[in-house]
Amino acid sequence: MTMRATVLDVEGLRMRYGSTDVLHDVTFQAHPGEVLCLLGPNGAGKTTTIEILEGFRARSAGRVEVLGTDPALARESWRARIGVVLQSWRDHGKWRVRELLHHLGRYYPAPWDADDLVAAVGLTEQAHHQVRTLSGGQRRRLDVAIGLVGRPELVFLDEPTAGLDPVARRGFHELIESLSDEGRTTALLTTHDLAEAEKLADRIVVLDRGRIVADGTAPELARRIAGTDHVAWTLGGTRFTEDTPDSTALAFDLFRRHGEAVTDLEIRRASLEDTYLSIVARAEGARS
Ligand SMILES: Nc1ncnc2c1ncn2[C@@H]1O[C@H](COP(=O)(O)OP(=O)(O)OP(=O)(O)O)[C@@H](O)[C@H]1O
Repeated sequence: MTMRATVLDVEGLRMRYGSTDVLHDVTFQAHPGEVLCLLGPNGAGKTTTIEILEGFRARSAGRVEVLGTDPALARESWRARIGVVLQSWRDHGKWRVRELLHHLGRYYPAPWDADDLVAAVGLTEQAHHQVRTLSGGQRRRLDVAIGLVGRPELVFLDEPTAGLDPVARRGFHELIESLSDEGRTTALLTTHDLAEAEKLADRIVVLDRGRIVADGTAPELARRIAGTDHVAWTLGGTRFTEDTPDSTALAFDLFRRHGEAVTDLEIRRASLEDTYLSIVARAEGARS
């Protein structure tokens, strides 16, 4: 068996604000080149987790290693290996887009070329515009560029596509996929867009009120929720529907019994949205 290096190693992480526990015993890992999506309702603890891993927030308890180092004790050389896209970035209003990326890149040993990076996030037309004149979505693209400028081994993206139009969103997905395919960049991202998580994530971790309630690939999570395929067909002029965990067997049986009399067969797999909603509903049910 080969041992894979661990980029993120979190065990028994706890966070308490005053007398309120917001993270309880959070444990997960990420490996090189993996895209890990952190999902969960508002207030679940996603940003808190990310900020602890980024070294911006001190944890209450637990073991955390990011690129082999405890972020609470990390030095500048460690920081240069990670990229950060916050929910809202500090202001660089007077800078021009390309100039800012070129300037920030100089803090890293092997930065992206500023023009290539501007093109990769779709800001070529705005390259010489001042940051304060950008639209919300253009601003978000710049945030992503700032997070990537140092060609980080690990990038944290907190709701990176909030406010992006569909074309920019697709461009972002392609960018993250190409970085992860090269195997050099590991990404931890939060999103409320379940289609995005389904598309991008190698693994999904669902956090609910500070606890991990699911961890796996999208199909693995779907399989854990029974009866998730929705099958519909027409027979003798009547429309039938059935929910089943094994739609292939059901379809086979239908054709075996009725042959070509079966028409308009439709099989809908559980989407990540179906799965996510039932995971969160179960977690809520278990608590009450
Ligand atoms: N500085 C703070 N002091 C006290 N409580 C805080 C602080 N920051 C966050 N919290 C609380 O911790 C909990 C987790 O918040 P967090 O921002 O991590 O959630 P989130 O999952 O990122 O939510 P969202 O999806 O809304 O961004 C919330 O109940 C929040 O009110």
